[in-house]
Amino acid sequence: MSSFVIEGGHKLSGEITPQGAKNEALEVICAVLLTPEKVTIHNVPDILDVNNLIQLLRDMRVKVERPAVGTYTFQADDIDLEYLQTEEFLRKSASLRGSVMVVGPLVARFGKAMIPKPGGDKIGRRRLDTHFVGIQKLGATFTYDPDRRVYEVVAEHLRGTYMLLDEASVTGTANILMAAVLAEGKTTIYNAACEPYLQQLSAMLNRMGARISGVGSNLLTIEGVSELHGTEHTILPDMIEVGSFIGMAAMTGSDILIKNTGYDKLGIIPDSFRRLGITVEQQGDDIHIPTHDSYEIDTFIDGSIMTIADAPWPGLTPDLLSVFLVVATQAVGSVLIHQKMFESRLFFVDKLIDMGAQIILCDPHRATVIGLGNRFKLRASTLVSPDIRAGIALLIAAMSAEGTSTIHNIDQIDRGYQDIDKRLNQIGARITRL
Ligand SMILES: CC(=O)N[C@H]1[C@@H](OP(=O)(O)OP(=O)(O)OC[C@H]2O[C@@H](n3ccc(=O)[nH]c3=O)[C@H](O)[C@@H]2O)O[C@H](CO)[C@@H](O)[C@@H]1O
Ligand SMILES: C=C(OP(=O)(O)O)C(=O)O
Repeated sequence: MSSFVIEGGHKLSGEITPQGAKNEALEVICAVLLTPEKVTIHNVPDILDVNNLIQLLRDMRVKVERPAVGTYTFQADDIDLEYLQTEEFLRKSASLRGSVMVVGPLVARFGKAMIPKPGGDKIGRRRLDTHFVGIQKLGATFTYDPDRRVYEVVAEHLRGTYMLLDEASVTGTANILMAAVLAEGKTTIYNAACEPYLQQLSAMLNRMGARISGVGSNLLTIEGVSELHGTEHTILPDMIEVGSFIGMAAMTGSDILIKNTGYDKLGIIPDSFRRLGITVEQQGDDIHIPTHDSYEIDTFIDGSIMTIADAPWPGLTPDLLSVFLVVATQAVGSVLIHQKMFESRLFFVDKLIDMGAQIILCDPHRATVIGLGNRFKLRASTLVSPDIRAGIALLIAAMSAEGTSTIHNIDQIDRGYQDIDKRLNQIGARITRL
């Protein structure tokens, strides 16, 4: 298992460009299974989760080519459906969360799919009910094999219907949507997730010949079609990387320019950082973070303590709360970080407390951070990355700390951040990969 050794206290300067979005890549790559024609996808990030999904598709006999860096073509004209029955398929698809989204396309096009318990971060219960119920409503049946711990999904024929999702699940909406585009008749999905990556997936499916309306809202209407065609698609910049760079710049007192951020799709992320007192300057599609000698957390209008909480889009993404939390430790003032969606994502605060941060973990979902201002530097430490976003938060903490820190289990960071050590070293960080 690799590690990072980080010499803290170095300022960053210059320009950095975010990679293509991990979570969009996982959706749109699954969508290539919906057509026998060639689909070209640009701005594909070179990260562990995405590469594992592409390999899984290759193993299913999808023809995959990489004509240029970041560009892939996929052609699913000769899928090996027998492969889905193998232990290898089950093991590989269980290793990442995104692979669950092959189910909708496979069931829609071939009438069968398998679902092992999916991987992804161990950040609390991650149920799949929304996926199951939605795809069942379209006419599929699910049979559980307790020995292999896998669900077999079968559908002779999918039929459009109305459904009200029990929660606005991101991958659940993507999965149901990809099944509904080839179902007969009209499907209406209410309480659909509507974040930018789902908007991108819907736009791509519509270019392939699907008929989805209501894109960007929580009410999607899909008129089923009998086949889909090839297309070309470009993945958005990764908003979680953009947010991580904003926080990193503020906490290390650096002046950086984040290029091509997809600003219009960042929702309330920039304003949420502004609430921590960080100057976030929009320059066209770029974001400039000037040097901060200090930053002071705002209060609510009535003077009460600021809360940064996640919510389904257009609320604040839960994937950035670990970054907000770490950045608040060096702010002036206090903030309540409320992670509503996941119940095990805040435990990494123990490590920040060891580094000298003042944090009260109120319960698994809430932590109060008492910002000490940057006059009190965090101390270097030896850390283990528990999940992808705590991992980047710990990296930011180590970059701002006095002394040399080590972070173990950095596979958890590599899962979502492309060449993060090299890219940060180019703008002044001192990170060594062991
Ligand atoms: C591969 C991928 O795209 N992963 C993302 C996706 O995961 P994923 O699609 O697995 O997450 P879901 O949207 O299904 O739900 C995430 C968690 O939030 C809870 N929940 C969800 C909706 C809701 O209205 N109320 C609620 O409490 C769920 O019970 C679950 O515990 O979306 C999550 C939520 O943005 C992100 O953290 C993940 O990075
Ligand atoms: C939780 C995340 O990923 P996954 O859903 O793949 O575990 C994430 O991207 O923050």
